[in-house]
Amino acid sequence: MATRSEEMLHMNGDACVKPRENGDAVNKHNEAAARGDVNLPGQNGHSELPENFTFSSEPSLEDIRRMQAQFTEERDWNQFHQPRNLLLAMVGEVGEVAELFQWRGEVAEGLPDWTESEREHLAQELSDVLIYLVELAEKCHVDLPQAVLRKMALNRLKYPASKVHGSAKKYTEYQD
Ligand SMILES: Nc1ccn([C@H]2C[C@H](O)[C@@H](COP(=O)(O)OP(=O)(O)OP(=O)(O)O)O2)c(=O)n1
Repeated sequence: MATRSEEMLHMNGDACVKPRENGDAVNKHNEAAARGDVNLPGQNGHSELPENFTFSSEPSLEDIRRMQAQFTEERDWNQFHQPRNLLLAMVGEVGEVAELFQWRGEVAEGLPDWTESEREHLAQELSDVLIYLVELAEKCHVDLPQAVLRKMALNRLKYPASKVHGSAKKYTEYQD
């Protein structure tokens, strides 16, 4: 049985070429989702209380890498997507995320005071950052999921819970 991300990976350009099963329903859903007419379960986490929030398990970072590689290839955009350009594009998108938060003061977890349209805008800008980050890592031959595991192990060594519990100090500020 095809997983959701496998179905997404069968999307070619702007239309789903051949969903593996339940074709009409999947096609209708894809078309409605593209128009923004459907509210996907758990979209933007709004249907969940903040303390219950989790991500969907798919797509994986490798799924995202493959989808973006296909998107870029279909448009002959690899000629523009060198590491430096991808970095600048990613930083630009980070700026767009920052713009959504600027002048609002502190914002509570789950963004309870934001409208649905503001949440969707944030979801889109965060996705732009992730898409460029994944492609930047690909073009630099960094295996991002494995690199994250290594970095988190290092973080645990640098910041032992027993030592830093409840403190936000940088590791260089500790004496021993
Ligand atoms: N040369 C490009 C242009 C776009 N994209 C993809 C990756 C991003 O997910 C998204 C970025 O598109 P835009 O540059 O149009 O930026 P926004 O979607 O943020 O639009 P806007 O700047 O109007 O908010 O499209 C890409 O891969 N390569």
